[in-house]
Amino acid sequence: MAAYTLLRRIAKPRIYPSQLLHSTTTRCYFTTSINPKTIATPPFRARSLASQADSVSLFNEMIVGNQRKYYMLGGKGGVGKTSCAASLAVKFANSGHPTIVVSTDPAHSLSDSFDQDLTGGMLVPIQGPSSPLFGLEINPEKTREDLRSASEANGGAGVKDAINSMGLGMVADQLGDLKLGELLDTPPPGFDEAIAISTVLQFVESPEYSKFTRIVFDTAPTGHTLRLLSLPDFMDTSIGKIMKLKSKISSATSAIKSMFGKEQTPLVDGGTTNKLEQLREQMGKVRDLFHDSEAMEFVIVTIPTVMAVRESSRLHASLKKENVPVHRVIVNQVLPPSATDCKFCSIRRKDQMRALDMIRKDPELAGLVVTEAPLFDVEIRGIPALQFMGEMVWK
Ligand SMILES: Nc1ncnc2c1ncn2[C@@H]1O[C@H](COP(=O)(O)OP(=O)(O)OP(=O)(O)O)[C@@H](O)[C@H]1O
Repeated sequence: MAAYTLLRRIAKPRIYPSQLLHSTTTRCYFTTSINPKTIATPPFRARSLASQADSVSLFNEMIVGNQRKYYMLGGKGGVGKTSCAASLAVKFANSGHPTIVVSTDPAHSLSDSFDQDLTGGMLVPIQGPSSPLFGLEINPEKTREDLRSASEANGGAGVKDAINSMGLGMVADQLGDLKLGELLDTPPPGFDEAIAISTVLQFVESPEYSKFTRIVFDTAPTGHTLRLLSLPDFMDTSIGKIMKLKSKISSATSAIKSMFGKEQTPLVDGGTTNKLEQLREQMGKVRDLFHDSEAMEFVIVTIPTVMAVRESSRLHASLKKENVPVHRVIVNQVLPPSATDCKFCSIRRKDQMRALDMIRKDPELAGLVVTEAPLFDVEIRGIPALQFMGEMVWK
């Protein structure tokens, strides 16, 4: 049975080629794109545009070893990050690696991709692959809420007013500088994602999760990732400031105590500082992971359009600057050569070929292994479809 027919049966598509691509010349038999014969020939085979390709791992090398490895997939919005991340997770699990796939994109679509409810902030078992596969859509807002409750418990603005009325305006001003509430109300870009990643790093450290050897992250679109990279330093600085002020405030608290001869509510209590210290530590761990070429790889996902290629180039430049290990770029949704007289298809494909050429010549991207993944004529949803996609993308 032709591969596409099989995929059609298992994926129960709700869209058909004629709906997917409108062709003025009609006869757009696009399903041939996933015919096994076509798959075996370029552009569907993973191929390198780079001379260093030989030294860079392809899928077989991604599954070598039982030490834990993290894969982060990122790129422009809508290019197929979730589909690629989910298909990689399925392929890891089918290759014998107990795997966790996590979405840190606030606009989660992992549940839709697996066609299973993965919401709720808990690990959910995903049925189908031969080794355990768990999915998780993280809710970073909850962690932020916990921090906020801890900071509100120490008196917040009420304490500041009280201090001010005692003539200790300077300390009150410094309290304003803490910007803790602001940090939590309007978190810096990347904050939520960093919390999500650090939450995962934390829980997978416990022995019950030691069996999971591959952790795949479906990250938020490029902009968030870039800001996330500079976030740990920002957090270090702002939390560092908070710590310094805390010691000043402690002495002010003692002064008040001696003036009134009674115990005062600490302005920044132990619970908050502990949480902040933990947060700083967690951010440090996220930063360390991003730099650890043994333990992690960032995979750029893009599509063959000028805009997406330019954004991917900027993304790689930033990742390189931060020493984040990147070896490959997945160019998703590549149109196959048209076997018909579909004008739309041939014009579009020509356009895509120009974008692929841009990748070859782009100084940032030229050194990466480039894998082309075809544009399928069905939506990639559910395990069988992800398995199918995985066979095309991860080679
Ligand atoms: N190669 C492909 N062929 C056909 N459809 C695809 C392909 N890759 C992804 N899609 C479809 O494109 C849509 C967007 O894909 P996906 O959610 O994986 O992108 P994303 O980059 O994660 O999006 P976002 O930035 O919104 O999180 C989905 O409907 C998905 O099924």
